[in-house]
Amino acid sequence: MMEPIGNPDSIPLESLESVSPRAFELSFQNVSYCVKHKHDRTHSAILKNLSGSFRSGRLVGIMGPSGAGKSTLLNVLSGFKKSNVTGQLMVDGQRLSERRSRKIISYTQQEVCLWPALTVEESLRYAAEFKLSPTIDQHQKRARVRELLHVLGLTGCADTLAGSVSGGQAKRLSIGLELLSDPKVMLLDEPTSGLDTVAAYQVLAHVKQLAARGRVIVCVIHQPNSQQLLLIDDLYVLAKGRRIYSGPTGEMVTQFARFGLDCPVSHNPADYALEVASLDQEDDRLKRLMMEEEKDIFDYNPPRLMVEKSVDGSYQRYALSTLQQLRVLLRRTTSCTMRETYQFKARILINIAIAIITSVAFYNTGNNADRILANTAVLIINLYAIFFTSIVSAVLVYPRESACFVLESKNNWYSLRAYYLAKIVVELPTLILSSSVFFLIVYYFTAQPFEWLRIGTFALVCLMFGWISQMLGLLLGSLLSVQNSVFVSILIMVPASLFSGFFVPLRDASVLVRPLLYVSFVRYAFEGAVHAIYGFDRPDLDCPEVFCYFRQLKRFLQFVSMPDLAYGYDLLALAGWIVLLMGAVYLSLRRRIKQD
Ligand SMILES: Nc1ncnc2c1ncn2[C@@H]1O[C@H](COP(=O)(O)OP(=O)(O)OP(=O)(O)O)[C@@H](O)[C@H]1O
Repeated sequence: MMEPIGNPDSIPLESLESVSPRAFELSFQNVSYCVKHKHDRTHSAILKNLSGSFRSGRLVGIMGPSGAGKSTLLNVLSGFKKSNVTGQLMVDGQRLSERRSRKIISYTQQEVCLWPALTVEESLRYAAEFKLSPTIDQHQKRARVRELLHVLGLTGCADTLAGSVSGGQAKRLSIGLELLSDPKVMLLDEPTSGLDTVAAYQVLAHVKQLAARGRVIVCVIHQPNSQQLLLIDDLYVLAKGRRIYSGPTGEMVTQFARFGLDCPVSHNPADYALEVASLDQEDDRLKRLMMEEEKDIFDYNPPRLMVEKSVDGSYQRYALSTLQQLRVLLRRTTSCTMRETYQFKARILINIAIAIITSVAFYNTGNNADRILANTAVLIINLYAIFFTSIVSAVLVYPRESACFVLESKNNWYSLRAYYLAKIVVELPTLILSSSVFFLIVYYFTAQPFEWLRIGTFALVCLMFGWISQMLGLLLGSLLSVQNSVFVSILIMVPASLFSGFFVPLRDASVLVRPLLYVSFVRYAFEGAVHAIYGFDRPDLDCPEVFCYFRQLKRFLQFVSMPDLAYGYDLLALAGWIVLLMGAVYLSLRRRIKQD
């Protein structure tokens, strides 16, 4: 059941205010956006030469039938969509730079992106930490969070996990997260969807108050009822990517009537606007209406009211320094990891289960010269277990997490650098713990030599290999959907395993396969593991039979084409892969922030 929403009239808005009440105007001119269809290489125009201006202090509603281009327009104005976009975005007639537009414009998308392991209140608190100046003390930050909880009607579910709240509550929470930073321009994509009419009215009323205090607030709104419509100062109506009305709400019906589109007295003007926007594009009245709107667009001359600086004030993008961002990110990620223990526990349990099965199958093979090939298989199984548990947990979780990161980063919560550092710091202990559990069990029960040098060198190879797998998982998770990442990880691992040097040793490899062996990170990990166990002048193995060819380990190392002194090179190659993949993850996240 929807809980009662706080009365916006009673909200002490002053404390949420910091913007200058000086008026400004956000305008856009000749904005077009087209998409390229990959299958037939044709283009479709989604937004067609749109212009308009939104004044501070007014609540603007963007309306239009489904598919008219409302969300696309917000994506373009927010800078979330950049490619194939033409046109200009201006504040007070001055072009906005990308950096400045990010600073002053916040965008709340239709899909909410929340951290499911944090409670509603914690989500707002972390947002306050990221977005409010560090000079504001904790007491004030908490007071703001409480105000917002009240404003958005979330007090009753303040302690509920964000992953468990209703759709409407999640929507309100995501608006609250952006409201905290007090942006000068707020673009809200369907802020009332998922709310009942009373709650929708109250949210709009609140948003209107925020606008009245000197902001531009633009909401995509589907079908406002007549009461909600009274709250909207200006309407911008779209039909198939073209503007059919832009101006005060109260004048829309008169404008339509001038073109023979008379709104019946009993009709809600918003419903009628949708009817008009849904008319056949060949309808003569609609054509004339559009021509009239577009005539205005071409005559449009943005007024030069004030310089841009009066709106922007400061160009600092983030409220916190990188170090401060890192600290908050670490706290948040640690809280989430400690609560979302299912994935971690599953990873540890799977490692233990595979370790026990492997130990039973290869019990005591470690010092037996007759079973040296079986023992070598233990080493490769060890690597596969680390690979699959690391990569699968990354690809399952990361697409969702990276989507939240992209949204928060685009809305200036923190920098990629801080996020990336925090991610690495948090991932490492998980990796060390889960990999160690596996290799210690297997190492002990398969009777590998109990020498610190060998344990250390073997552990180092396992960890470096685990880190490569983890980075590969993050890379796939940041580029692809969960489904595709799983398929692609299998596609990578099968050939990488084939060319590990175990199934096809270097000496038997054909000219075609040889280059693959040189680049396969599995081969370097396998080779490093073999050296850790059998290298470093290990004495001869036990031989339970009359004769064991591989009793002398030099013979075995020659047989598997592994020169004795190669451990250092193996580490170097693994380190190279780590650097490469870490760079690739960083670039892929950067690309995602920059792309649409
Ligand atoms: N990347 C894209 N590739 C192909 N078509 C696209 C792309 N982005 C948007 N479109 C198309 O552009 C049109 C406008 O989409 P948009 O999401 O802006 O509509 P909308 O008015 O917000 O609709 P709704 O109210 O249903 O959310 C739709 O027909 C959509 O299919």
